[in-house]
Amino acid sequence: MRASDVDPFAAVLAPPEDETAEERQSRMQREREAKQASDEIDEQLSKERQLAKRQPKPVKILLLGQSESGKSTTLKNFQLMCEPKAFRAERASWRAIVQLNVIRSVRIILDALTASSSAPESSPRSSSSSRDSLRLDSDLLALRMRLIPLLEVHEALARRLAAPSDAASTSRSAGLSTIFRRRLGKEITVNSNVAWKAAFMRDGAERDSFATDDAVDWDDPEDPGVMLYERADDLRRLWAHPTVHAALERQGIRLQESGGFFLDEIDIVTCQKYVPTDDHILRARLRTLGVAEHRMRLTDRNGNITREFRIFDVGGHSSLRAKWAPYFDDMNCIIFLAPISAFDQQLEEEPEISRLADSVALWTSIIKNKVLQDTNLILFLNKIDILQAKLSSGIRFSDYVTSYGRRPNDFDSASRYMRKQFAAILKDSSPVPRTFYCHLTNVVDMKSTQYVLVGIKDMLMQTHLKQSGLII
Ligand SMILES: Nc1nc2c(ncn2[C@@H]2O[C@H](COP(=O)(O)OP(=O)(O)OP(=O)(O)O)[C@@H](O)[C@H]2O)c(=O)[nH]1
Ligand SMILES: [Mg+2]
Repeated sequence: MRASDVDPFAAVLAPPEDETAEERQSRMQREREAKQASDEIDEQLSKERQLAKRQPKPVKILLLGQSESGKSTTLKNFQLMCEPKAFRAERASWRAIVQLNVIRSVRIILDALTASSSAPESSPRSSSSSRDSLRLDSDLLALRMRLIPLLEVHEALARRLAAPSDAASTSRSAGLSTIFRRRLGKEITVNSNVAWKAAFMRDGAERDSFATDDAVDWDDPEDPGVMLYERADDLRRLWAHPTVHAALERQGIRLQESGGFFLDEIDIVTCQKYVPTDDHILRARLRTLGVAEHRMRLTDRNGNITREFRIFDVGGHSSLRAKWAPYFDDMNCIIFLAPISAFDQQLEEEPEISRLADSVALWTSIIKNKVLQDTNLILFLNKIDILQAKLSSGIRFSDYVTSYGRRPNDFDSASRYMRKQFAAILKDSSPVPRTFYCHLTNVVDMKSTQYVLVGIKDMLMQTHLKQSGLII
């Protein structure tokens, strides 16, 4: 029995039995050429592998902190700093989020009106004169009727966020993870920062186009811009109505301090050809689900050395924190955000826990974590603008932080106190001695934030170069 009779490949691949000398020569030539091409590919791959090994490792930054602490906003500042053109090309998508934010504020107001007009006040902090149900005058009732359809638009926009058209998602974001929409505390959430953006960009629009008008599909029948434009006057009147403010106060809602508040700029955000400014994009609120990795190239102060930076933005909601730990390995730096203006608030997801206490507990657990002991830790005591406004409005810090005692109820004193407390925790709880890097920040203020981020970038590049042995 011949070998080719039992080997199925040999039978197929064997040269024909009646092959002439000429045919044999030509076949062997083809085989030599094919082998040479294959060897060249192998060599190229090997060279690329060697090169990748010699490339400096990327600098990795992890953004941590509770929900609404400002992590995604800090990431937006990084993007503005190093890829402003690409950032601005996404304005069309952020326009949709601002619109969602406006409608969300309307929903909160309508809910507060309903609650206050039907049920007696239950908040212990309300004044006794406001215990009766609020009476909604005919003007307010009419406004409510006219604004209710906006809530349906909210649902439509949310659906679109959840499932961008197949065409958009395949052409612009192939390979990206699926989007999820979850209602965490009634907020719209996505877990990918690119696929949802594609859902609001006009088909065929250049992603790196600077002209935002190009990217917005002004003829889109589902665009809520027309409805918002037509109801601009109603929105203005709603926000100016004293009963609305009374209702919000009764419910303990300070809308102006929450993320995505645009009612003070209703004329701008409802204008016919509205596109958000950088400032509006920074203030737009979209809750993060899961962990998103963003890559960018940053150059040192002298413009000589460029490094790849990878920034990881996580969701801060309590139910999402279990997803953080796998990212702790091999991180160069953690920027921890503590929103210090939240001293008088409770966690939305766990109303019995104070937001400040939660930030302190999180900070302590990050410091104690041995896996992170060699990671640079940078603390942002964030939302100082809101802290300042709160203290000036008479809200007493010592009512919520009793250890503050009789110190003055002003911004300098309260922020200094918190800085000292966070520093003391680092000193007491860190497994190894560490430097305390801390900034008082307002990350919706682009200018001051860029200043802080440039300092962090330079520091990380220096440390990175030292670790790579490139400088002494
Ligand atoms: N006024 C003011 N608003 C801020 C500041 N930092 C963040 N915000 C706003 O607060 C809201 C929440 O900020 P995000 O950056 O989305 O918070 P996050 O930490 O990413 O929240 P999650 O994604 O839920 O974990 C956004 O609307 C921001 O624009 C600040 O320093 N001052
Ligand atoms: Mg976020």
